[in-house]
Order: sequence, then C-alpha cells, then structure tokens
Amino acid sequence: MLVRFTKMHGLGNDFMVLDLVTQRIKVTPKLVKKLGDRHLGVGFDQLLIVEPPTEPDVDFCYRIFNQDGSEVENCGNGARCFAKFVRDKRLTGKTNITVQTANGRAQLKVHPDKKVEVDMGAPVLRPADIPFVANQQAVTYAVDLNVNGETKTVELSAISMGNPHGVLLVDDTESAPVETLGPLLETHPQFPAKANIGFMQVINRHEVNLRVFERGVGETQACGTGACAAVVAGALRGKLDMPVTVHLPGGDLQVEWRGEGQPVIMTGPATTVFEGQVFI
Ligand SMILES: N[C@@H](CCC[C@H](N)C(=O)O)C(=O)O
Repeated sequence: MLVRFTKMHGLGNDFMVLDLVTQRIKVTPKLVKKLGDRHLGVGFDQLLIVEPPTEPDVDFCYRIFNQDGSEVENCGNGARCFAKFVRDKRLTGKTNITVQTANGRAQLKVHPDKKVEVDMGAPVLRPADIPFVANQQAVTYAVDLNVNGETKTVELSAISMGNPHGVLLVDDTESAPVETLGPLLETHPQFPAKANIGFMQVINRHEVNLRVFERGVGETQACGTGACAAVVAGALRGKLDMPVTVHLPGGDLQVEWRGEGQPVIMTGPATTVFEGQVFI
C-alpha cells in the first residue's frame, strides 16, 4: 500500500506528517519504527498524525510517536508544523487552531509572518503528576546516578509540559555531558515514564542555550517542550525574566511564562522539506 506523507521540521527537529483525515492506516509501534529508520525508512525524530477530533470544540486530534515507536503526550516543535500542515493541505482555513493531544489540548496560532505561537498549557510541577519520584515538591532535586561504577549526584528540576522533563543547569552547553548523562537520566528510576533531559546554560536573564536528550530518540536539534520546561526551571530558580530566547542547536525559540498556573507560550518557525509516498 502507498501512503502519502510530508517531511517537515521545526528548527531541525524533524517529522514525518501523516494525514489520517483523508487516508486510512493502522499505525502500530512496529510500523513507526520501520518508517523512522533513517536507512530503511523515511527517517524522523517524531511521526505526527493528523486525525479528526473525537471531542467537541476541537479542530483536530494530534498524535505523536517517537522514533522508537512509543506514543507520547506532547511535542512543541511538532505542534507548529502541525498548524502549517493542516493549513497548507487546506484541511482548515483557520489561523487559530485547537488540537486535542493524548492528555489535553493545545492552541495553535499562525502569525502573519508564518511563525506559529503555541499555548502549551500550564507546566505541571507536582511530582506524582510528572511523573517523578520524590517525597515532596521542590524547585530542584538531587538525583543519584551510577556513572561507570561511581555514584554521581546531579541537581535537576522536574517538570511536565504534558510530557516529562528533567532540566540541569550547566556552565557551557557545548561541553555538557549530554551523551553520557542524557541516557542515564532518561531511564532513571525516579522518572517512571522515562524523561526528556535538558542541559541549560543561562547567558543572561532573557537568553539561554539549551541541548536536549529526548526520550525515545536521543539528542535532537531542538525540543519545543524542552525549551518550555527549561524556561520554567530557570524562572523557578530565579535566574530568568520573561520573555526568554532559547538558543537550540537548530535555531531559536521565543518562550514566555508568567508564573504558576499560567500557560507557557512558545513561538517559532515551521518548515516543509518535501512531499512523498512510501510503501507500507
Ligand atoms: N521534540 C519534541 C518532544 C517529542 C516527544 C519527546 N521525545 C517525549 O518522549 O516526550 C518537542 O519539540 O517538544
């Protein structure tokens, strides 16, 4: 069977987008892994699925799969590409689009300059809801790791942006131990659903550098929910004022958070690379 798809990216975080409003396919973890393989398939960090809504007052259902086949709750860079995709494919003419995700809703607003603003909802800080194992809620947590047989303790913030994140402060993102600590923290028992791990360098009160080791993928060029979690972590630690420019390896995102209970607003670009058809 031949399936139509669009290849897109948000600052180098790349996606295969499938329109399941006009096509019918059964998406299984096995199929996702096959399509996500960069040698044998199309290749992507995440597969984004556009489906008809199942709730009232919603325009589309937005489903997300990591390259390893796991279905996840949220993807910020994907949300911006999703908005561009549904407009380019004329599935909607709206500039304000409401989507339902695995655990909530997101509001997508397409600006006249084509940048997309996403209301990512309020960050979740209560450990049990992240999920993160801790006796009580705190701004940072000390987490013990076994690195090559030696115990190392790192300090991190634990935040959910719909999906779980750990954020560490580092002096310099270029030399940050993303490849070594990333996988150890992604699968750490204190994150029972695993987690995305951000390494943030504060440049000044309105600017940070960020690298993210993504759950189910590895380090990516950019992570939208990771940028939001990092700004929340920096604000809670008293290091940032709004708005914040987040410099990621793939480019910049603007992020704004006005305090507990308030939504995180993320703005950035969405790019189409090519259209294709693939045998499944
Ligand atoms: N790239 C994303 C996040 C995708 C999901 C993540 N890997 C997870 O497992 O939670 C973004 O831009 O937010």
